[in-house]
Amino acid sequence: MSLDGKILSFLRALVSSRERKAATTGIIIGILYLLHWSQQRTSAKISLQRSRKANKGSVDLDFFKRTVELLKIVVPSWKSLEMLNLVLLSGLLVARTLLSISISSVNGRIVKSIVTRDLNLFMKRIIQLAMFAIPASMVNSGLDYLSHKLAIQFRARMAYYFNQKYLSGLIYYQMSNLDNRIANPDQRFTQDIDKWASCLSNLYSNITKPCLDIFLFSRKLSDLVGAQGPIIIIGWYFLSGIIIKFITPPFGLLTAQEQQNEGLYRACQSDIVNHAEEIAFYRGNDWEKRRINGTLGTIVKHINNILAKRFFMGTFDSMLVKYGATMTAYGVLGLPVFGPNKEKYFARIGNDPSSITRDYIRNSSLLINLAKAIGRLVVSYKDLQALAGYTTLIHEAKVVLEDLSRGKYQRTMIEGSSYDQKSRGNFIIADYIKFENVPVVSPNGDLLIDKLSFTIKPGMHTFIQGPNGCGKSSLFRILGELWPLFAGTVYKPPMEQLFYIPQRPYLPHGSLREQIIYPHSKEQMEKSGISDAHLENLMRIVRLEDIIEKRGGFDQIEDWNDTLSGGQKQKIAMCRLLYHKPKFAILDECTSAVSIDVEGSIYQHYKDNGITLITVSHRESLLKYHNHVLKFDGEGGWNFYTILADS
Ligand SMILES: Nc1ncnc2c1ncn2[C@@H]1O[C@H](COP(=O)(O)OP(=O)(O)OP(=O)(O)O)[C@@H](O)[C@H]1O
Repeated sequence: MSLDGKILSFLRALVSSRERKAATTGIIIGILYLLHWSQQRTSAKISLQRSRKANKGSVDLDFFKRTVELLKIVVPSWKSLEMLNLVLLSGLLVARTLLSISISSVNGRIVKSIVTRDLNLFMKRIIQLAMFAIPASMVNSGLDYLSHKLAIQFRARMAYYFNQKYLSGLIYYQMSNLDNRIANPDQRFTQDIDKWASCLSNLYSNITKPCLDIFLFSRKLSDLVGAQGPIIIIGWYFLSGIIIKFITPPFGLLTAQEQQNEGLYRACQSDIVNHAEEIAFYRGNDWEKRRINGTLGTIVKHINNILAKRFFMGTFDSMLVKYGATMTAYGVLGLPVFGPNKEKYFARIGNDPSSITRDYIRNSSLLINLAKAIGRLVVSYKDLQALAGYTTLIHEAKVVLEDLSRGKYQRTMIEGSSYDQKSRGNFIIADYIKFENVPVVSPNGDLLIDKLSFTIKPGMHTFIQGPNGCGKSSLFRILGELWPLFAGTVYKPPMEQLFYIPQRPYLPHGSLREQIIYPHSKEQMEKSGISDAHLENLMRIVRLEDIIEKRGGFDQIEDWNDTLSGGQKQKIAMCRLLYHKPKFAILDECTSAVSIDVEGSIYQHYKDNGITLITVSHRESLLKYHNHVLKFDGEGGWNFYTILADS
């Protein structure tokens, strides 16, 4: 007995009696229930992990609303290039289906010419097939090209949109420092957008093409075998679709989780690159290994979990979509010969076996295409879930950016805090700095200093002292409008007259000149009449002129963070201050790595150039360059008083 025969007799045995039928049904229901249960267990675990984000990544009404919202960004108008490409893609999809129908007919005719042993006709049909093959190949290639082209266009539109929002005002700061909804914004704006764009453009072809194919192939097939042909095959897939929907695990959710795990793993790797020296001095490699292996372990565990689910799903997919559908398709192919209208059919073809063969080949070719189309549509549900996962991530980033641009942020506040994230204080532009009853409160509502009041007019060089963590830098975060002003009034000059130098200066990748003039461009520098000779002069003042020649001049591009010493980096930042020459300079422990004599001469130079200094330092040697002191006691108390300056 052949394998098919054995399978058939086994299946027959399964349903040969009432008891066996009941047992078989019970086993099937049991398997389905087990799968459904395992799916629910994972959903529960994940929703626990992603607290409060229960519906993340599911294909529901919210997903469609979010997609429409995001589509408006990537296809901004009917006249946009993206719309044109979508139309072109749709045109090619129609062309490809029509070509497939024609090729099916030619296939049938080729087989007929073989069965009738007609060489001339055979050659003619082969040439006919070649004529279709040329445009069909071009259309296939065109579809692939346009689908990738759309993906990059979507990605570019979305990335420009986010970059624009992220880098406007202080949103880039607030997103990581005030709001705690998104842990890795960098991943959202790079990898997640890229994946979302490819998913979206692929899905357009993966859904529209099968829909179109189903419509056109069904029409053609019902002309040839009667309406019941396409109805049977579509019915089979519809049933399979319902079963697959019932047992499919939440792949969207799992994808979103996978992306988050990947982000954490990448952050561990980049921490090692960025802080290699600090880690090396601490010999922190074992600690880093534990951390990095821990995150890698989470990724591996999660992917293994996904793979197991895919295995079960793959088995069901194959059973229903592949083998089950093949059996159903044979039933449809037998319809003309064994079906209710067989007499009519035989009368039409004149009982000619070669015509039966021709029709069989043509119909099976059409049916294979129809089955493939429906199969793709059913399977594309998984792609839809993946898209739902990315859509959730991108949409969440959009919502956070919009909230932040309206001054709203979400953060877990400390228990009992009387501050509710709303800024109620006022900023007033003046030519001096004045704090009037300003509370210094951290973004999570921790009150560091209650009602701070002082005035710094030009020439009032102020030295700020206090224990660690008392709120000295926080004061500047409020002055720089990075942190919310919960109450009181702050008078301050416009931002271009205030300049801040932190302990660890930021040195972007670029030329040596760019390190000094940051955030100005070379054009801005030249426009304000400043030359390289002037910059050289400034470098001389901070005693850093030797690196100009040693490093190959101002145009030399390097990763300055890696190649300069701690003190040299601080000197670059001090030189930057001299270039910008603001009215007020905030120097936050910015000379801790600079030798005392150089530090003193630079301070004197600043003062001689009319810059009012506001210094935070634990170095008493700097006190003599100031005439006022703002002292914090570390318990919320403060004192602002005058001292006698040396110069
Ligand atoms: N982004 C933030 N979110 C919440 N709390 C913060 C944030 N940044 C700082 N803090 C907290 O605010 C407090 C004051 O920090 P701040 O940086 O102002 O201290 P500081 O006085 O400058 O200390 P140091 O002398 O060590 O530099 C600290 O308890 C710190 O933990």
